[in-house]
Amino acid sequence: MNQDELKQAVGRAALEYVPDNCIVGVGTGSTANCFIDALATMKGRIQGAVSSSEASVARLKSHGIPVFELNTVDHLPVYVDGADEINRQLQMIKGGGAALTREKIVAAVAEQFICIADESKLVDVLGKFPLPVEVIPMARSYVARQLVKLGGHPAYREGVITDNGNIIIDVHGLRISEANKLESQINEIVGVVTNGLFAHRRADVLLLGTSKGVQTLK
Ligand SMILES: O=C[C@H](O)[C@H](O)[C@H](O)COP(=O)(O)O
Repeated sequence: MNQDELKQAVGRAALEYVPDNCIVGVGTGSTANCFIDALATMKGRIQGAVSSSEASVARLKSHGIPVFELNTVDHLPVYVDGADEINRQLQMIKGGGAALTREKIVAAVAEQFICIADESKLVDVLGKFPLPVEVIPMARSYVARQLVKLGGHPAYREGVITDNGNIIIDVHGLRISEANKLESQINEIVGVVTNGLFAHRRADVLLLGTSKGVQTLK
């Protein structure tokens, strides 16, 4: 199976975690899109979805799946989303598609986080994928200097403005052995909106697409 087929397989597998008559939290990216396409087969059995990005909203609506504003929803049984990297503790790096802030918000509300990924995303140590950090534009240079002090090599993601009107700094050169600690350290930098480390709120289940089929890690 090629990478797209692996993503489609985990997108379909995630349907097992979507209860009937629920509102489901939906992430952003190519793997999340496979889940959205699979979710369309449950259209009559779910109330609808809450999304983490304008892009996912558009895809949900293209399938005729009702989209709810998060503030109108007080219960999300499940959030399904991809990752740029995930380790065996189910801690993740996310934000490759600049949707990290809204993803973290919806994931915080959801009872269960189901991560769906192809096998290329599973790593022993997080950090080979540059860590995205969403930053208030006026703080870009100051935040970059603070990230250097934490051992990173920050790079401004030119030409990208998030759904929240902020910019992204990608932090290269990290080997993240204490993900919870680093997530907190970056969050404390004035001007940082969100960082793409999902360690405090890691996944509860990983559905990993492999050449031997979909593996479930918990
Ligand atoms: O900002 C984007 C999200 O964090 C995505 O979940 C992540 O980038 C993975 O995307 P893909 O499934 O396209 O590899």
